[in-house]
Amino acid sequence: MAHTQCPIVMRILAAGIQVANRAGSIIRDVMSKGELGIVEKSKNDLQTEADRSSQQCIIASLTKQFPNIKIIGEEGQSDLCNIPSEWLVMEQDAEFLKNSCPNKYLTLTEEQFDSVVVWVDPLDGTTEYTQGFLEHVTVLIGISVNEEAVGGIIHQPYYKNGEDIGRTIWGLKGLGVGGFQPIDIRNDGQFVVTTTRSHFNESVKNAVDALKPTEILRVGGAGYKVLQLLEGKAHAYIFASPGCKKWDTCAPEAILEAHGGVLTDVMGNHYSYGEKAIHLNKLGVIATAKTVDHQNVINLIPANLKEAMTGK
Ligand SMILES: Nc1ncnc2c1ncn2[C@@H]1O[C@H](COP(=O)(O)O)[C@@H](O)[C@H]1OP(=O)(O)O
Ligand SMILES: [Mg+2]
Ligand SMILES: [Mg+2]
Ligand SMILES: [Mg+2]
Repeated sequence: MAHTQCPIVMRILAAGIQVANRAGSIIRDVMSKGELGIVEKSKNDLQTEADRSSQQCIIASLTKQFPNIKIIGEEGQSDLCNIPSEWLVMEQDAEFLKNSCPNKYLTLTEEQFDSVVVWVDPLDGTTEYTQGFLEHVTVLIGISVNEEAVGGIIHQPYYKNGEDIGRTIWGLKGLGVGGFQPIDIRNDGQFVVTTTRSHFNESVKNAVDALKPTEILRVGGAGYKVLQLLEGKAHAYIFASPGCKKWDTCAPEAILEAHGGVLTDVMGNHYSYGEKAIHLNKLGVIATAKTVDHQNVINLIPANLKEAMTGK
């Protein structure tokens, strides 16, 4: 069904939910066949057949449904001519479309479509995927409007729920979150920090230590770490280093903030997600759960570390 009467932001999210599910099954198929086709894009930066195929599926499907929308994927330009027909997803999630569109996005007309950018990370947590930490793997589809991350999808292809595998979480600022049950972590003297397991360095360590955490969860992927915040497992996500890109943070930021959390750089500023945005999140990622004072966490990040990162 085309649902052309619904506002564009709602339609992109509804299409994204369906296509992320399909991408997740492609990721599982590649793993079960066992031929990962690993390419080292640069040091500490891998790509597999699952990243490539998932990206083709997502970009081809969304391009077909939304030919006027700018879509930017991690794995660059994909050959969309020869993709299997079963990778083309044209459905939009009917359940999601039962929600009312926040007023803010009701008036986005066809002429304003150049203010909308879709950021696609076809497989977040590639290192963990190749090492068998499959629960850390996610598919991320984020939507920005006027440079702000407003909506997103985090799909976990290996999430187990009884007999079912996979789950899809969505969020839209002004509407809220869905696809899971958020849990708000308590402030009871504990302070749990989640951080990188595969891109750890001195700068990340100094920032984490400055928060005096009572526990450190080292897990893979920006999507999975934001899920730790949304499900009450960690108070803050700390990555005081360049490395993450706009496709890593657009969807997680939008979903986290749709639930009342915050995601910024180490200075406490939001990134811009416009079409011309620099891909690298040069000033790192600091995210906090709804119940945590974000500015307080920013204030605790050492000044010398901030100076080293900003060059000021
Ligand atoms: N130095 C880096 N080089 C490439 N990608 C990085 C780097 N640091 C972080 N990322 C991306 O950000 C995600 C979160 O990082 P981390 O798990 O280290 O906290 C990674 O899974 C990776 O996304 P991807 O797996 O999609 O390439
Ligand atoms: Mg990558
Ligand atoms: Mg990523
Ligand atoms: Mg990726």
